Amino acid sequence: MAVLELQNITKRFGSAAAVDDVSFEVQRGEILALLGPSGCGKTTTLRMIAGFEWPDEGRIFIGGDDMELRQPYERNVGLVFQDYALFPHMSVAQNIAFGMKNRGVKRAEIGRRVAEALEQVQLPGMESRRPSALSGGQQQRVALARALVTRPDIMLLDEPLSNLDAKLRLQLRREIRTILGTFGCTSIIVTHDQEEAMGLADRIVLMNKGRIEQIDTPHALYQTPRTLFAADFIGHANWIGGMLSRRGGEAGVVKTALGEIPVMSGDLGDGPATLCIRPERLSLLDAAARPDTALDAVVERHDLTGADLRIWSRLADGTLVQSLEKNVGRHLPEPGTAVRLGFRMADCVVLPGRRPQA
Ligand SMILES: Nc1ncnc2c1ncn2[C@@H]1O[C@H](COP(=O)(O)OP(=O)(O)OP(=O)(O)O)[C@@H](O)[C@H]1O
Repeated sequence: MAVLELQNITKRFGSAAAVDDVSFEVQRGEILALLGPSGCGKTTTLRMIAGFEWPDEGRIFIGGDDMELRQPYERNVGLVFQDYALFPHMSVAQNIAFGMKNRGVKRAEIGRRVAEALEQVQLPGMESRRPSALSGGQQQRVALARALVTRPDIMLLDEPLSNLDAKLRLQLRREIRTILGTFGCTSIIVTHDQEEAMGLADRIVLMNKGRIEQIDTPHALYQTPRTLFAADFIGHANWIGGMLSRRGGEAGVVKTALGEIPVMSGDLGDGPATLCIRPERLSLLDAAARPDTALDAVVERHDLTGADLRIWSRLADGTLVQSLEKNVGRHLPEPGTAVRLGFRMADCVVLPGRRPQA
């Protein structure tokens, strides 16, 4: 059974819908990320689950119970915010114990759970420190422990890593995943950072302008985006616009300024379409290569990122495309060299509509 279910939730501020007909479920033990650009409605969605905002339409169920008349303190949720929100005058142990005291947990049990949580968030021996004597990463682990020890039905984390520097973010991201996994806690994490969502979540709810664009595993969202927005928001992509004509079954062809490109059209109908090809799926051809499709291009520049080489080339219609090659000492064509870039039909996604020129 789903631990959390949102059914057709809409929330308006004035006449504008911040969240527009949003529905999803979260299964027990699952980590779900709410991902999307600033202002897309992630935090409003989280606040409605916590009970700090009330939906104008739709229903929220936690553990099968309708939350319509439940105040925040009557919902068994754990909260972690980006600014930690620890009590500065309390020790680490007192901070962690706080929620349990309010819920009437017995004293001996509180002591046991605090010690256990400190082990699990890797802060043993720090129980009597004040938050001001901890690093940002340590403070966030205390905040996690404080929420987890109350054994919530669901943990809600709002941009939990955004106050930390890049290296610490990566380290704590892994730790949070391990800690949430250890507790087996059903969790929702709000983030605008796609790498964070991909690294932390079992599934991602991708939002745009208050609506859900796609709900999928990180892998599926990257490999098979279903909209131009999803393909654009997650990772890098090359785009070729044209008109799709179906040829029976899944086979189709997109007529472009570069010629006809054979594609797998899925269930798309005839009309404007855009091909999305990830840079690692577009490769500089050597003589033996037999791709489904090859495009003429002229190399413009290379960017070395260490293990990878990003090669920027211009297609005959003026489109700039990027391809990614492993930096394995292979001789690469100099800028100005005419090349062929190949890809397989199965590696390119056909999306409905045309992408506005960037
Ligand atoms: N209390 C409020 N009153 C009026 N408008 C609001 C209020 N809270 C949010 N909004 C608006 O609702 C929309 C969604 O906001 P929300 O904070 O949910 O987005 P978000 O995806 O979490 O963005 P961010 O990543 O910037 O926090 C925005 O247009 C925002 O300005």
